[in-house]
Amino acid sequence: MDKPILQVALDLVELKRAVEIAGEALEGGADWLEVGTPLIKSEGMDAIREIKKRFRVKTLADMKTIDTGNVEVEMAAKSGADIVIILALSDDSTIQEAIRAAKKYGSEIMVDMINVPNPVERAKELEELGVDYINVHVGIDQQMKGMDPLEILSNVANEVSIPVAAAGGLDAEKAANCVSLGASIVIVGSNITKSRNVVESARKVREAIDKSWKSGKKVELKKRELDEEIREILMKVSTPNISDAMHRARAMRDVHPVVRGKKIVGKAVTVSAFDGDWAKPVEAIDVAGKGDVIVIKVSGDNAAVWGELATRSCINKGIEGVIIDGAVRDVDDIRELGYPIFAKREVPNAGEPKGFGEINVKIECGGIEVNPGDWIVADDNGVMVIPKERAYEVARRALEVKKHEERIRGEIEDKGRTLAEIVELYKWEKVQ
Ligand SMILES: O=C(CO)[C@H](O)[C@H](O)COP(=O)(O)O
Repeated sequence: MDKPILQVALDLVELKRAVEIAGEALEGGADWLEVGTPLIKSEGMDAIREIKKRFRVKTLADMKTIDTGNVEVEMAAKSGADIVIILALSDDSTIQEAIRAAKKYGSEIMVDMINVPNPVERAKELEELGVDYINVHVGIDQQMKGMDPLEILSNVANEVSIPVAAAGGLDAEKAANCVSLGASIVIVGSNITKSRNVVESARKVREAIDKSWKSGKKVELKKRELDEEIREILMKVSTPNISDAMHRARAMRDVHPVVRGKKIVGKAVTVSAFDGDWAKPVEAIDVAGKGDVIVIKVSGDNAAVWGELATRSCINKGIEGVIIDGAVRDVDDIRELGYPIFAKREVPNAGEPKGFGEINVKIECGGIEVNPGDWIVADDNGVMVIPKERAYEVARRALEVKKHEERIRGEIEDKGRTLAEIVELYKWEKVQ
């Protein structure tokens, strides 16, 4: 196999920024530039013309065509696209029309295998039809659910003789693994275009894929423990990132950090308790495991259901933290211990351990529903609840939010721009 191709996907909506980032990506070692679908939808064929005119490198148009193959391929090819990306899910007649149009204008066809149920069989059919490249691609929304292209890549690459590309959440390590599994083109978008230093990020991918290509070694895929991956990602993001990733989801109300400067990530052990009755909250310490978060909904906040001794017990067990929609006491000792507790009120008095209430039931804490096993992330901004069935997706989306903000922060700090300028607020105000 020749030296692997690094194709950078410009999945932005602002053409000015896309041009800037394209130049930086090429400086870092990118070979091809892909005008991403969002950019095409936002700027049309001008985006392809601009990128091709400016950089004169192999330029792709990610049209994601699924119908009228000839019309869409013709417009992209005439605008400068050397390769037009269409969807493998298209009808064969669309694929054939696209190939005819591409040949007419000296362009080539790459088919995106996104959402194809039987990728190996379909790849062989497409090769038969005459497409030029196969792109084993896991879409951004699929990545958020934990899918990645590595799993199907080697099967496809072993079955076709045309060049195979890989795309979908690739970073330097995954891109290198794709090369070792048979990809001759790696397509990288957000891990380069949303990074604060595009040149550096592109260079990292470049070095990683070249090293993998030279070594010729095939990588063994290891499945990571999902909870471990979720925790690792959530430790990198803030509660505002999570709120944005959940479409401005609400944080718990009236629950505040007793100890500032702390951040906790863990799965919920829930407790429903009565005002002042600290039996079930304390018994929950024996139910919770290392890394869990105890989340307590109390019927009132006149008397404390938590204090210093319960806190010391949590420290012994390695419990991540405690959230109390109710009252806590001994806050001076808790601050001394530096243990992350978030509560509604601080009072001097406790109640009696009568034992009313339940552990690991659905509760409403701070106005937000919490089920046992939901992920809790809390920091000085507040407390977010992530339903366990969406945890990986939300964690990945929150990481994308963080990466996007890091890029914008870089432009504000390094280029002295304003937020409104960078995100073109004036252009994207909702049309009334
Ligand atoms: O086609 C795309 C999404 O539909 C992207 O261009 C592709 O997934 C590469 O971007 P990323 O590396 O951010 O996944």
